[in-house]
Amino acid sequence: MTASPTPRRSTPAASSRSTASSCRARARGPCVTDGARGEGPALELVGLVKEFRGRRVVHGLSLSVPRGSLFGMVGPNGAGKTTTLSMATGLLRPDGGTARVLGHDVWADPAAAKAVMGVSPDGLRLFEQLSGRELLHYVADLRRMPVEESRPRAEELLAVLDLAADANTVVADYSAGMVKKISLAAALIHAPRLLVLDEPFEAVDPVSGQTIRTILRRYVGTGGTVVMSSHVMELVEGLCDRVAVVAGGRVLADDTVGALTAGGSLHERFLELVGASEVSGDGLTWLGG
Ligand SMILES: Nc1ncnc2c1ncn2[C@@H]1O[C@H](COP(=O)(O)OP(=O)(O)OP(=O)(O)O)[C@@H](O)[C@H]1O
Repeated sequence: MTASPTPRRSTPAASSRSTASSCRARARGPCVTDGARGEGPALELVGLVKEFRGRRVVHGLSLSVPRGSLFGMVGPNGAGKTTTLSMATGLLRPDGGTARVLGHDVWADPAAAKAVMGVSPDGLRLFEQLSGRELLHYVADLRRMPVEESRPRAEELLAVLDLAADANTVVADYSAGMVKKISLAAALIHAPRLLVLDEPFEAVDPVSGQTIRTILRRYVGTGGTVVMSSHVMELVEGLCDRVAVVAGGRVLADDTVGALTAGGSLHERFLELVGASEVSGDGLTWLGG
């Protein structure tokens, strides 16, 4: 989200100010503004299509993410997860279909949609000559958050995500896991109502991973919605309440974790749906066997 256009004054800033006192009164950590109110899904994708150089990689993909859910998206390499999440969050223009965030059309009304979501995309370059602390201040200023609100939130996020000691280090010198964490902090600082995270646990150490799980559960518990992609089936099974399996740019399954895994694990169900490829007995003999 760091590179997205500055939202209108009347959206994020106004909502931040109007809810500031209730946010301060709430438990430490990000507060979710107005998250539980309203009707309809938090994220609704209808018939999304994407082609790269004439090759279709997303084929009329539709998904509906209920408000207040922790929604996992899993799929093999090249399934179209990042492409779909990029179209869903205004980072990549679809060739067909629509994406709506809490009722706002992402492409027809991007400012309204972006005001209520936080995004940690995979591979998007951050402003890496800024320090971690400066990056959070910059993102908050872009969103026109009041300084007296954003600065303490930045410090709290840096502390909770174990980045305080590196707060003055430029992001270019961060490790891969630290980049993931500062990107998550930048997505959270304005207390969005929908969080879209592309592989948020990739390269993150186990202690920080546990912290992120706690943050996400608490965020959902206060009315927020999370959509996250991951390759770690055990993580998705333990953390998410709904999951979509995507392959070849299509949704193969979309259900509660309980219904999808009934009688087995998500790992097994995933292999059944996607089809496990095996190295035949004759393969790679040059590798020693
Ligand atoms: N900018 C691009 N130009 C051309 N092809 C692209 C581009 N971005 C993605 N693709 C192709 O689109 C398909 C879907 O890619 P995508 O990155 O969405 O998959 P993914 O499910 O996120 O994969 P992974 O799990 O490996 O991250 C792949 O075949 C990929 O090669």
